[in-house]
Amino acid sequence: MNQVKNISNGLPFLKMHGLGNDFVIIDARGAESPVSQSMARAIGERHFGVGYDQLAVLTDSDDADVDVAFWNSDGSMANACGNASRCVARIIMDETGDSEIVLRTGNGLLPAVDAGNGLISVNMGQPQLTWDTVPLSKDVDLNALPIDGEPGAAGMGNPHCVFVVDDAEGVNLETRGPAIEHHPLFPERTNVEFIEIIDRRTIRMRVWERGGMITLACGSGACAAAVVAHRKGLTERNVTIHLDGGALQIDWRDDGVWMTGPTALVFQGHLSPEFLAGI
Ligand SMILES: N[C@@H](CCC[C@H](N)C(=O)O)C(=O)O
Repeated sequence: MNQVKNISNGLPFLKMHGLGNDFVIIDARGAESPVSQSMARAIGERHFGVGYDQLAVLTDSDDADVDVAFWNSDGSMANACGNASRCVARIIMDETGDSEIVLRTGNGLLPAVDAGNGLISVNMGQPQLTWDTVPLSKDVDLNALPIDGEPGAAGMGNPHCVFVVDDAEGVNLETRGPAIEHHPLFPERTNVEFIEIIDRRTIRMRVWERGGMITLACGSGACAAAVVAHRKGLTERNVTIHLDGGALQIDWRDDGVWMTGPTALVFQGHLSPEFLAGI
């Protein structure tokens, strides 16, 4: 019997990461997603649960290799998660032997390819570049929002607010991140990126993610940063972005924003019946 159909016996999961952006992945194909908001929060608890930046739940798809739903550890959901998309793509590629697959996410169909040398590329789609699609609460210039520091905004299926700063290391993410995440200009809250332009093909970035956390990397955030930096005239369309957990290649092509980077499988585990019964 598929163990996800009967979780009173426990629930298997994978722990993976992409550049230290860490994930619990539950494979619910062949069953309904067993994950509720309270379960997402409990699994995400780093002391009393497993701990993750995002939870990805795989279910059967009508038109792709797999459907994926993403949860943040505060129990909110996100339509996009770039680093977890690479991890899920790797699972499907390892399983099928295919080097090109398609994921269905809340941001639509995302093609992914094996880029060799342990790297996976995912086409994260075209950015949302109108105020109502990011979304913002009013019509303002997306390249210079009316917020101190004049950040730019872009949607990658999820909202991003990108500040260009002189010194990314010097930014106090813990105070600036939540203040912008909850700024009234962002009706669905926002992810917050601070980028330092090293040269026209290189960016240093640190991130505060919607959901209330500093993470070592954010794939959709790196895509949004590349889009905003290019639209401000600071960089080319193809850049290397250095995050706290490592580097991503971002290439804004005619068919969408491609993100290339590594994935890592850390361990396989089993949520115990006792843990699940306590949720
Ligand atoms: N780590 C992610 C982004 C996850 C979702 C984000 N916190 C949100 O709520 O939009 C990535 O790699 O893209």
